Amino acid sequence: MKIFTAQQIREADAYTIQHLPISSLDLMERAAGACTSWICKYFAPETPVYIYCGMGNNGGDGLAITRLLRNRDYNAHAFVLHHSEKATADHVANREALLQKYPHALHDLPNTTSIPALPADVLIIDAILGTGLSRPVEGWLAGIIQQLQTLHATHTIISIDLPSGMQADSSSVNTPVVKAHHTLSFECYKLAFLFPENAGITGEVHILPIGLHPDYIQQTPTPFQISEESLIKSIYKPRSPFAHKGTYGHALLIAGSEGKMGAAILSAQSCLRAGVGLLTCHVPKCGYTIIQIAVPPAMCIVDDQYDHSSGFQTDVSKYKVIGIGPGIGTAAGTAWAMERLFEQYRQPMVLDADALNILATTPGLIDKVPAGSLLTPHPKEFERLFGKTANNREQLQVLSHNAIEKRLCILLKGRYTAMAFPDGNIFFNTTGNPGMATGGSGDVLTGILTALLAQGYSSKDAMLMGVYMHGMAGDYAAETLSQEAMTANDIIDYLGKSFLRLHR
Ligand SMILES: NC(=O)C1=CN([C@@H]2O[C@H](COP(=O)(O)OP(=O)(O)OC[C@H]3O[C@@H](n4cnc5c(N)ncnc54)[C@H](O)[C@@H]3O)[C@@H](O)[C@H]2O)[C@@H](O)CC1
Ligand SMILES: [K+]
Repeated sequence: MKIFTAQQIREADAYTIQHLPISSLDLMERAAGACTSWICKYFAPETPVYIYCGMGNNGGDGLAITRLLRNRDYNAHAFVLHHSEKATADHVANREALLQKYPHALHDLPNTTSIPALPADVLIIDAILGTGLSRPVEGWLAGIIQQLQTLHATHTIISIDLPSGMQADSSSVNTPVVKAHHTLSFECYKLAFLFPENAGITGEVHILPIGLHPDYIQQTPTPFQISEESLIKSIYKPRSPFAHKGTYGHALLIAGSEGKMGAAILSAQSCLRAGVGLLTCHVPKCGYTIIQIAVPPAMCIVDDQYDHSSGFQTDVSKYKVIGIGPGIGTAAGTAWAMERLFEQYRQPMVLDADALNILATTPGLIDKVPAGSLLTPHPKEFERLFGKTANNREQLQVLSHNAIEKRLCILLKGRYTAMAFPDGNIFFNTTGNPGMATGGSGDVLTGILTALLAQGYSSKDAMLMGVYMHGMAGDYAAETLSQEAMTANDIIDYLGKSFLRLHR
């Protein structure tokens, strides 16, 4: 699913109006109808509904929703906030339609500094500002938004299209934005919904289709996309009946150190579960027996130190892919060994955890990472690698810039893990849940990505598919065991069920 900017959404509306064709008023009626149906599904007609409307088309939606709710016998009231001199044509048309049918449902709040006190059981609908926001909200309207923020604690708030005051494509940090429990957004995700800094602002996001013209959606390029199951199914390659273990690649996993052999085990087990043909683990000598017992299908070679500081003494050229990082530590010798590794091995590899920390602290080392490699930092590792950023929009720019410039596939872990590619595209993953915020979860991802590269998936496809499958396995684990009780081992256990889903 593509993510469009506010400007592109306006173009999509205009294209739909011209080519469907449909009048803009009818398109607004559709949008309001979709919101009304959603509200009626979850709230009983006895619920008093107060709808705060702005002067633009977002307010127009609010006025139309008021009328449509009244048609269904809801006790709905529209309160119009006069923040602009002039209302849009569709706002005016919906105002007149409401006045004509339900004159007592319309209330004007001109130049108000606060909204009147509300009964306790009121459902609040925020239809003040949508994609037409052109600057941060100030003055008395900012005061109203702050008042609505306070009401979040006592009342359910639903924002129409996006929480009022939120910029659709850029950061809204330190600006007044309504805090919603639900956001009913038209047709597609807005980029800002995917920023971690907005997590507490949108509440649950529900995308309501309003029939924007498919030609515009198909033809219009955008770097931002949501990675969906249909995309992953198109990437997935079923196994050939003539396959043998050599078909699916021999991977080398460089992982573990004294006290951190669990990371190596988790990566190795997930690599095997994700379909690698053959797996060799390179571990320090203290880990030899541990790996041989815990992961019988894997072969094992050892470093004669307790970390990896004597180097990776093996002919690395024979491996289809190398995954490096989980639990390796950051000893100076390990950094030295990594540098030698990049000289000897020029195929895409997977770098995670301590491998990323070594990249962050060794000047120039990141420029030696083979093109097409997969880097999987969490926000702290990302900051160590690429520096602090002022907000999530800037962070996304830094992410994409580095992916393009260094020809790497770099992700940034989060609720919607962002994945940036050398071609300039950025995808957001939607699978996964907070139960995956548990030790070892990242090691499991490293194993999956390594396995997918070994099987011949391109770097981009391996990242899209691996992150999606990792999240899906986590979702299955949480469904059965709860987010609290699930562990990284459970993510591995549910990989099988996740692959079966791709077969359908
Ligand atoms: N045909 C369409 O274009 C459709 C539009 N829809 C709705 O229309 C919305 C976009 O409508 P508009 O483009 O009219 O924009 P908005 O309704 O979001 O806001 C525009 C109004 O707000 C004012 N404004 C902007 N920034 C402000 C600020 N910081 N402080 C105070 N006032 C400010 C503008 O001067 C203008 O009066 C969407 O979010 C969606 O809700 C839907 O009805 C679907 C169809
Ligand atoms: K809104």
